[in-house]
Amino acid sequence: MAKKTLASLSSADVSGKRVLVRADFNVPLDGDHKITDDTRIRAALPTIQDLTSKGAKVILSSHFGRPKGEVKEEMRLTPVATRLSELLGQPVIKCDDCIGDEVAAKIGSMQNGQVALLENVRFHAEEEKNDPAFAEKLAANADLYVNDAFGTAHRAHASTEGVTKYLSPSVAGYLIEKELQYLQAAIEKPQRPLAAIVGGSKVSSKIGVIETLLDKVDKILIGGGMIFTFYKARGLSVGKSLVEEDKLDLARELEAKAKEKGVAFLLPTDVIVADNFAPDANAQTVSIENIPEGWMGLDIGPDSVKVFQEALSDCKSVIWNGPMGVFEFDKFAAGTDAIAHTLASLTGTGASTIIGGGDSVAAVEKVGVADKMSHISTGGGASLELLEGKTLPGIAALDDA
Ligand SMILES: Nc1ncnc2c1ncn2[C@@H]1O[C@H](COP(=O)(O)OP(=O)(O)O)[C@@H](O)[C@H]1O
Ligand SMILES: O=C(OP(=O)(O)O)[C@H](O)COP(=O)(O)O
Repeated sequence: MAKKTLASLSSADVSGKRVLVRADFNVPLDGDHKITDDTRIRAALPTIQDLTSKGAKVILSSHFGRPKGEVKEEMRLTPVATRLSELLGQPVIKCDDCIGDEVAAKIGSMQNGQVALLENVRFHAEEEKNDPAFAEKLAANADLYVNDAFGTAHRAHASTEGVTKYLSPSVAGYLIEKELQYLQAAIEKPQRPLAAIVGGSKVSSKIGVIETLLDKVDKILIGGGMIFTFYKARGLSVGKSLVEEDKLDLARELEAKAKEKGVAFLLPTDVIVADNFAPDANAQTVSIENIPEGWMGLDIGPDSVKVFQEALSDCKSVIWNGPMGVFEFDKFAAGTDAIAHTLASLTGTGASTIIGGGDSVAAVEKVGVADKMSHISTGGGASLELLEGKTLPGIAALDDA
C-alpha cells in the first residue's frame, strides 16, 4: 500500500506550520531512570531534522511504557527530552501534558525550527481507546501530521490512527518509510529455511502472533517469558515464572497446530531459575521438568542454547523479537548473548537476520553485534505483525500516495 511520505512535502508545505510528529520513544531505562539504549530516539532524527530545517514547528508525541491511563512519574518523557536535546544540539520544549491549555500556550509561542515534546500520551486512557474526542484535542495544536512511530504502528490508538481524521495531510516519516522498504522486501520472498525467534515479556500480546507465523515460517523458537505458559499448558510446574493463565488453551492449540503443519516448534529444554527477580538473585540451571517451587525462570539454559544454535545453523532468514531472558541482569544474559552471537555469525554466511523491538535491539547493542545484523528494526510487535501479513493501522490511516 503506497502512502504519502514526508519526502513528498516541500519547504513551502511545512514552513511555519505546526507539525504533529508521532514517534516511538519507548526506550529502555535502567533503575536510575537512565536511557540504556537510544536507538529509537536516534531513528527519529532524520524526520525531526528535515522538518526543523524546513522551518516547521515540530511537536513530538510518544507513549512510554504502559501507565494504563494514569500519570506515573517514572513514565514521564523527561529523560527522552534531555537525550533528544543532546542529539539535536538544540533545546527541546518539554510539556507536562499532551493536551490542554499549558500545551496550547507553549506551542503558541514556538518559533519556526523549534522542537517541543508532549508528555506521555498514555497518561490518558482515551489514547489506547482511540477516543475520537481525545484525538481531536491532540490534533487541535497542529496543522499537519507525520507518523514516524514504526514500533507503535500496530496499535490503533488516538495518536497513531485517530488523529489522522483531524489533520491533513497525514504522512509517513522517514523511519516508517525505511522500515517498510526493508521489511516488506525481506518478508515477501524470504530465503528459506525461515525461522522466527519469539521471546520477551509481552506474552499476551505476542503469543497470538505465533498462530499466523505457523503458516509463514519453517521453524519457531520460543524463549524469554513466553515459554512458561507453554510448559504450564503441558502440565509442568513453573514455580513463580511469568505465566498467562488465560492463554493455556491457546498454547496447547499452538503446539498441536505446529505438529500438524510440520513446523519445527522449539521450546528450551533447560532454564536458569532465580529465587527472586533481582540481579544478585541465587541462580541454578534446571531441566524444564524440575523448576523448583517458589523459583522463577529468567533465562534459557546452556543445553537449550545448543539446541537453538543447531536449529538456526541452516536457516537463510531469521527474524527475532524478544530477548531469551532478563538480559538486563548479567546472571541471566547468557542465553540472549549466545543467540545474538549466533545470528551475527549467520549474517556472515549470507543469511538475512532481522532483530526488532526496543529491548531486543538494546540486547544486541549491549552484546556489541548490532552492526553485524542485516537489519535492526525499531519495532518488535510491529515487525512480527508485518511478517504475519497484517496491515498496520498506524500506516493504513495515512494519506495514499
Ligand atoms: N523469563 C523472563 N521472565 C520475565 N521477563 C523476561 C524473561 N525473559 C525476558 N524477559 C524480559 O522481556 C523484556 C523484553 O520483552 P519485550 O518488550 O516483549 O521485547 P521487545 O522490547 O524487544 O519487543 C526484557 O525487559 C526482559 O527482561
Ligand atoms: O516497545 C514497543 O513494542 P515492542 O516491545 O514490540 O518493540 C512499542 O513501543 C509498543 O509498545 P506497546 O507494546 O506497549 O504497545
